[in-house]
Amino acid sequence: MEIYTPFGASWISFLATVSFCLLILLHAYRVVTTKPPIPDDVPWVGRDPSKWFGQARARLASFRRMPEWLFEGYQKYRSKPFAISDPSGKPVIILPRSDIKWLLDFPDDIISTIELHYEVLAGAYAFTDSEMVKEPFQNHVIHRSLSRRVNGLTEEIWDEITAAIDESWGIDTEHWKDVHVYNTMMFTISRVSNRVFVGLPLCRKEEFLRPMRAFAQGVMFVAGLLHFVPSFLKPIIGHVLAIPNHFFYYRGARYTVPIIKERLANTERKEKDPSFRYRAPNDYITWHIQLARAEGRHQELAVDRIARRIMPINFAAIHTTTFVIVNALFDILCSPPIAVEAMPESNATERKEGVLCSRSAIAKLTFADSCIRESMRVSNFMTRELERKVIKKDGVRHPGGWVAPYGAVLAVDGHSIHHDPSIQGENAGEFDALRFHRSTEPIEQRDNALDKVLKRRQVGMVTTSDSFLAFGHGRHACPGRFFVAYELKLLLAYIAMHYEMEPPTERPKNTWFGTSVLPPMDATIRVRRRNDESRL
Ligand code: HEM
Repeated sequence: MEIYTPFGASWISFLATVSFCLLILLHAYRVVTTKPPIPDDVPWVGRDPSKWFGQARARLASFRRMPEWLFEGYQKYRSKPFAISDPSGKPVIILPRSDIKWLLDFPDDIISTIELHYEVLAGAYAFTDSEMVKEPFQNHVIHRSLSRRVNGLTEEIWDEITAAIDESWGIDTEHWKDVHVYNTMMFTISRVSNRVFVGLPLCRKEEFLRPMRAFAQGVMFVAGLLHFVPSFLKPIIGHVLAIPNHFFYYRGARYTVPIIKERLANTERKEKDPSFRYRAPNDYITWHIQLARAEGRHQELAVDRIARRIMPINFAAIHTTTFVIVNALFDILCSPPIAVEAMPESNATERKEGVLCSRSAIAKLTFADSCIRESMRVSNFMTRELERKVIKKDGVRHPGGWVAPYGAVLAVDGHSIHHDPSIQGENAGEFDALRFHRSTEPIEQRDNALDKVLKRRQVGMVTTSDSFLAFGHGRHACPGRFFVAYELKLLLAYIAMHYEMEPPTERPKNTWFGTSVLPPMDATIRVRRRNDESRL
């Protein structure tokens, strides 16, 4: 007998559809009724608990109202924590600057960055292998090796900048050319980063770089969409959404796997036969192999494992650095001429020292250092910093007496701290290219070399503090920043030495999107290669 169902299909599909609808309803009910992990003593900004569906409404509003909420919370609560809704659906407790030490003093098994990344970046799916985020050996390699090895890499960095900028901005000294700043910087940064991760010639191969860039976007796509998927569907939808990321990995692995195999074989042969003439290149692959061997982490020596680890490193490096240099270029070019004049300081250094890639020559790029740090302060693309998740089962007690429960997300409002005149000084909301450089001046007049070095270090681009949080702060502060400092200072120097630039009439606007502030992605500038006579 034919049984009628509303869908004209069998009982099985009817039951499956009804169960699915019930699960969705159950999920919606849980979303509306579950109490967020925010203690009652912590006040909310941007959420009216008296309204129906207050949490869901605040979540939606958080896409566009984040800047005003951060401003309101910072003004109103200054030295007290407050809670704020988030586009991800998980509210965040924003701690005041005075709580930074308290937050950073907790060990990782009580308040964790890894667990936070695992949740926020959909670590179970987006990176193709959950181990990439759960057990981030690649971060350990970068922490241990990059800052120590970067000095030996300056010539490579300079060489790659030269090749990438000459190719993307051109070498025509006659005609002006419109260049797309975001695209050409993305091109340059992905090449320079991969010069340090995988070396030549792979770092110049677009067929390899394209999947590296696409993977980073893919991670953000999967993580962003999964925030809107009910938990019971995540294991299915998460894996489906991550399919392109697997594809990007395999596209990249076609090139990295043979290099890794050869590197492993040579390393082994050298160990067995010291007379074998082999010097491993100075890049991420070598550092990874050496550290895994030194620490007896045999599973990290699997070829596939090493190839996979190169993906999250690219994720951490490419877009972040591109955003920073795009902002820095527009901030410099669209501010009073002093900023632009500051850039060619590199010429004097270069003339004196021949090439600009010694450690001492880079240390002299103090104007460039100040310009980039100032741009990272005022135009930072991240608004929340030091995001951590409470993973102690019974939570952590705040000095204010309340308890942040298991699962609560804690963070600091870096945006407001970076724009606060009582912390940053006059015109805190404006780009002042030499703000940090000037702050070393009184000591320079006294001409005490040691004081000068110490003072410069305090305001140097890689120095984090509770008032400069663009690279985070504490033991999880970005370990890539030492490389970034070399890379971006040399890039600015190269551009200033070799190109005339016509600034846009006004600074193209950055765009708030949820908790991020994106740099201008469509803006162009006009450039012309200097001929030798016109070089400053
Ligand atoms: C201008 C570019 C960059 C910016 C603004 C930036 C910013 C950050 C920030 C804010 C954090 C979190 C710090 C914290 O929670 O306290 C971080 C972590 C990290 N960054 Fe960067 N980053 C940049 C470039 C890089 C590069 C080039 C690399 C690799 C070569 C890198 C590797 C990492 C790693 C491995 C971590 C995790 C550290 C840990 O959890 O211990 N970053 N970065």
